[in-house]
Amino acid sequence: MIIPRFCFNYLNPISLSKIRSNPLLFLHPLITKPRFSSMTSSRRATSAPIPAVETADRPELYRALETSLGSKFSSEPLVPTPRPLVIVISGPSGVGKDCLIKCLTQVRENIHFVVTATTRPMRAGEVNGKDYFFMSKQQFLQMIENDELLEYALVYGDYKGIPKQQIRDYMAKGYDIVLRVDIQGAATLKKILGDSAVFVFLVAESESELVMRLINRKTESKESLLVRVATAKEELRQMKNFDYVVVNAEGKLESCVKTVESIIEAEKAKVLQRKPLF
Ligand SMILES: Nc1ncnc2c1ncn2[C@@H]1O[C@H](COP(=O)(O)OP(=O)(O)OP(=O)(O)O)[C@@H](O)[C@H]1O
Repeated sequence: MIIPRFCFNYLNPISLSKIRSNPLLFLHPLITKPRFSSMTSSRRATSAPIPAVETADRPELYRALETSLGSKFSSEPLVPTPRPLVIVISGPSGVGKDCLIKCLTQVRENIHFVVTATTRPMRAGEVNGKDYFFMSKQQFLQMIENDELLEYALVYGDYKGIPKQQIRDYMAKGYDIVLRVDIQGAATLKKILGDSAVFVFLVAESESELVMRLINRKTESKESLLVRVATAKEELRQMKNFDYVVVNAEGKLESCVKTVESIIEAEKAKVLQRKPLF
């Protein structure tokens, strides 16, 4: 039997060996009583009687408990507000990163998708400043020069980069931050952000489903399709460097969004929170 350390002072006159052979002796008043009377002397303000639980009204019982313990019960939150999170969403081209983030920002409050700066041409239906900041190569190079980008890369012939200021501004307001990057970008961000961010790898349920998604999107030339599909095969090997992997199965975007939301909730419930870099 393991005997709590705090009880050792009160074991006389019943010896430790006797308790070991008969654990019920642990309940003996000579052991338990001094323990509680010691607590009484240091903490109790008065020895006010606690009314019977069955008959007392709740406020009366509450106050009696406070009086007995000699202090008021605090209404302060027991857990501080969780820190804003940085969530990095990555995965092969065409897996559904944009769709996931769009839904996530619709269903969650206080979450900001950092709009990436890019030199690629705008696709049909895209909105400047919402989907991306579309800009010329010259403008982009100026941002690099001014050290305004957290990370940038040349992707399929076009520049893409993450503006730092947006992250600072929204984190200061208490918003969680979502970053969307390709696999190479995620590797770079891992080096910069380390464990301060949560890295989520998005996959389709199969390689063939991923290819079909890209074909159906009808945004790529046959050359671009070939490059993206070939790259995706390589990229899947990088999954091991991420914190979480989430499957975005055909027609199941909603469930994929829920999984990412659960990840966010779990991260916020961690006893040891990630230390923000910003
Ligand atoms: N769960 C899903 N089921 C079926 N189709 C989907 C699903 N999720 C996304 N899609 C479709 O797959 C295509 C690719 O999605 P999306 O553009 O979001 O991918 P992406 O990962 O952001 O691609 P890229 O990296 O090339 O920008 C889109 O046509 C989208 O409508």
